[in-house]
Amino acid sequence: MTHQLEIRNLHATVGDQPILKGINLTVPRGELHAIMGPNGNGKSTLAKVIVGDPEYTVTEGEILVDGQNILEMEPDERARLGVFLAFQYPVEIPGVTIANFLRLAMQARKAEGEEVSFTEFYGKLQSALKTLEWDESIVERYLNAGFSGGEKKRNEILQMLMLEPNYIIMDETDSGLDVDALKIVSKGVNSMRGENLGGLIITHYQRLLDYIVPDKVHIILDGKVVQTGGPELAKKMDTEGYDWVKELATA
Ligand SMILES: Nc1ncnc2c1ncn2[C@@H]1O[C@H](COP(=O)(O)OP(=O)(O)OP(=O)(O)O)[C@@H](O)[C@H]1O
Repeated sequence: MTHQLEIRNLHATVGDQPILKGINLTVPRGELHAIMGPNGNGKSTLAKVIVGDPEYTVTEGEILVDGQNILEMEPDERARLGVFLAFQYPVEIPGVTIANFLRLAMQARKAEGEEVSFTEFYGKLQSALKTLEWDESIVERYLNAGFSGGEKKRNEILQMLMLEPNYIIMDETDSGLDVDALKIVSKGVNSMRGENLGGLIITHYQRLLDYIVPDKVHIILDGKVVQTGGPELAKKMDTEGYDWVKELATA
């Protein structure tokens, strides 16, 4: 079996408005690919369609995770396959502590009859908090309630470290982070890098990619991947903007 996230000719709409217009993309496990592109061109939509957000309708194409078409699967089944989205705007859940949330989320990924042991949970938690330079008291707080923007993003990485996904999709996880938080969040992601992890990193900024160096960079324009290159492509965007890509795409 090939371990990869494969997106083939993906078209998706919201209402009757087409947003994704034939995305083709393959991310083997072991690689992190950056997704860049101007505002409003379908990057977040792609992320949400991959995890099965019911607001979007897939009208054509396939999404294969390790060879399995996931389009008919519910979001929780996709999560069980190890697909994890770190949200651009993480939700607040007052009344549910981070500790309880993490435990439930870990349990949900287990096979039936298998329990998350306290030792497993606590061991992982200690190690994740250490990586994220976070005090243990944070997990007694309600999920994201009253969190600063940076704390919410750090909490997304905490979930990622605990759940050990096979594929991560990070949607502008760097937005709103100060430079220290950016380094910590990147350290969290880099600590997971290896042959078991694949993923997409949606970002507008080269500064994140200085810390999490991508294997490939894709530019999305009007719902399609119009350019793919190495890390140098992101640097070019940073200095030259998108005009040249738009010109190429319309030529
Ligand atoms: N739920 C929705 N309802 C209405 N329009 C939507 C919805 N989701 C996305 N769109 C529209 O689809 C287009 C693409 O949006 P999307 O959020 O995917 O862009 P993006 O490339 O991630 O932008 P940004 O860089 O600003 O985050 C936009 O015109 C947006 O208004």
